[in-house]
Amino acid sequence: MTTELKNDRYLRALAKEPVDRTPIWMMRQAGRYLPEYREVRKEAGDFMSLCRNAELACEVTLQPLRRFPLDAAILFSDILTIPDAMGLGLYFAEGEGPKFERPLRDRQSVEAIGIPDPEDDLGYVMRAVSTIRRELKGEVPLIGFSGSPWTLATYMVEGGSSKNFSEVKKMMFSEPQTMHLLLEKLAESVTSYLNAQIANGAQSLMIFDTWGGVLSPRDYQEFSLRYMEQIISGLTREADGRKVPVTLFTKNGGQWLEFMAATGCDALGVDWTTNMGDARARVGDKVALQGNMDPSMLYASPERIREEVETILQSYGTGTGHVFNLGHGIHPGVNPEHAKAFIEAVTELSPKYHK
Ligand SMILES: Cc1c2[nH]c(c1CCC(=O)O)Cc1[nH]c(c(CCC(=O)O)c1C)Cc1[nH]c(c(CCC(=O)O)c1C)Cc1[nH]c(c(C)c1CCC(=O)O)C2
Repeated sequence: MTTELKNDRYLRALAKEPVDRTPIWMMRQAGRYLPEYREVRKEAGDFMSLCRNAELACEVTLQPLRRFPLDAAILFSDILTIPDAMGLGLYFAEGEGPKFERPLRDRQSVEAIGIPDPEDDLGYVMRAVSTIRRELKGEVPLIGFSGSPWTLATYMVEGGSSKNFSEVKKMMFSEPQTMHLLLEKLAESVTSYLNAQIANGAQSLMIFDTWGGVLSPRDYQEFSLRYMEQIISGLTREADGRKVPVTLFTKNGGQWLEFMAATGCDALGVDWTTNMGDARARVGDKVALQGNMDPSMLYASPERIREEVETILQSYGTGTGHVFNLGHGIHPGVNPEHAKAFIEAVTELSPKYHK
């Protein structure tokens, strides 16, 4: 396995080491906005078949890197692989997003689920990780990922995506011990899953807490943050003689950055509802920051996108510790030329902030 990286700007920025320009990657950079992705997806059939095929998962991971000068690759998979391996029966209904055949609604069903073995039950993810790492040939680092226990629990109890989270909150408030049992099992599963991704070649990790921001401040600490902290303390933090940085992203978590920074993570993902400069002032030298352009800005003209990139660079200010990204995943309807304009704006405008 190649351990020497040709481009380590992303890892350097996360370690707060000097860089020549701000590194960039995009959440959901492999996906439906790319015609070449839609082509492979059609060939694979459904989305999970694509995830289960290491060669095709590798192919779609590399697609955005062939088009754009990105500084990191992210494993092509999904956060819902763990609940699927727990036996909930994941499927994707066309145009409706993820669904589970057997959602968890009571103590009994939570007690019945086990901890998946990452090399066996989730072996297809590990094969994708090692295939991608090999095929990257040391060009850029590979990011592995998982959902946070709370975010996974929302899908598992709701049975899919949700608008008001009434089922999962019903369990949280009426049977808190059942919810904690579920979160405990998920934290254990996520820890071994992420450690297996590192063992198979992931060089950096991201934890997606997409739905932590729907909780009250107190419940966020008790039901989401605490379990992410537990995961971080159980992770292998070095591979190939290099630190494996962990980025924590709670969407709509701007008000909790100080608490998030105290979990032992290396970086925080920030969405566009928080000002980058304010975020930096609040976390100080504790962690690096990733973000934070509104993904919908990619519907604007390339000129307007460029202007927004400059605003965000200026807001973060000079020096290292910033990884440019969108504040959430790129939308399927975005014109790839606009994504290109966005990435080029970051590569062209950022060097002056690193002199
Ligand atoms: C909440 C969540 C999920 N999955 C994920 C999250 C956390 C990040 C976030 O908040 O967006 C994480 C995820 N999902 C996917 C990746 C791949 C890596 C990347 O390029 O970033 C990553 C990192 C591929 C995907 N995961 C999914 C797709 C679309 C599948 C398709 O091709 O039809 C992709 C490319 C499916 C998925 N998976 C999930 C949903 C809600 C959906 C449907 C949304 C949609 O249809 O756009 C759950």
